[in-house]
Amino acid sequence: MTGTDHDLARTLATRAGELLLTVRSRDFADAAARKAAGDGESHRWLADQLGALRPGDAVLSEEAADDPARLTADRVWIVDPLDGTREFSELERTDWAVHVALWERGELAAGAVALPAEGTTLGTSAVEPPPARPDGPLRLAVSRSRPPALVADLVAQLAAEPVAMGSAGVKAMSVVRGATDAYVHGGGQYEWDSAAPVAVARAAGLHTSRLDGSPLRYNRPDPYLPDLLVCRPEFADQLLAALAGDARG
Ligand SMILES: Nc1ncnc2c1ncn2[C@@H]1O[C@H](COP(=O)(O)O)[C@@H](OP(=O)(O)O)[C@H]1O
Ligand SMILES: [Mg+2]
Repeated sequence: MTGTDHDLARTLATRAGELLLTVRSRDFADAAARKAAGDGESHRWLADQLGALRPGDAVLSEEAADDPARLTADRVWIVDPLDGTREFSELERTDWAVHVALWERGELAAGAVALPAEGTTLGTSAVEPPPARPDGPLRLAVSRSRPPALVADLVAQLAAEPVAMGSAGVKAMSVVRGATDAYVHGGGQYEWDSAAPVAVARAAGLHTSRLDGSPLRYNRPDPYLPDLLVCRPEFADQLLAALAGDARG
């Protein structure tokens, strides 16, 4: 596995996703055991691959202790080995993902989001802007298990349509693929939940920011990154204005 960082992100996310499909099909005592196996086995495979293929780079993963070496590294892979862990454990669901991103000297440089249950990976190596949207209300991708109150306010304010689904990567990719117009999240998240989705969304020409419009920053000492907006660029001003009104109210 050689090639560009874009290619590597895509290949690693895709192959970790294939591994997760085999893990998921095994018998487990309960959902918690299936989730733990998915998180752990995908993480170990990704960490081994990155260690072998990019030995000089640091790694920030949801499933490993934070290594402070990343704070002085030029290149850091930010990975969520299994995003949408809850949905992974519900065997009929397809809304879970693998996130692999590369941060390089201050910015996201490459990324890929695998959607293994759909057999698809979207990556910065080749991603199209979303197709033309149909007429109708603004469609907002929102967490199915932890919908933030601010999204309910936005739905009321903008007469928008909430579309519930699991996984930050799946929600961001729904905007990239044109199934929704925006992904709005608040109330808690970490860098690995959004790094790869944001890299891919940017490559597709979408708006990405914090809910107050400020830039999303990665490889910070504290990886807590609690909110984000990913949307079609033509809706960014309207959504940010509505969100600012919501914060005042
Ligand atoms: N309030 C919160 N605090 C911390 N993490 C959150 C969160 N809301 C969502 N997340 C994380 O964001 C990802 C997508 O969540 P959701 O499907 O609810 O939108 C999940 O990642 P994991 O599945 O990797 O744990 C979840 O843990
Ligand atoms: Mg996650």
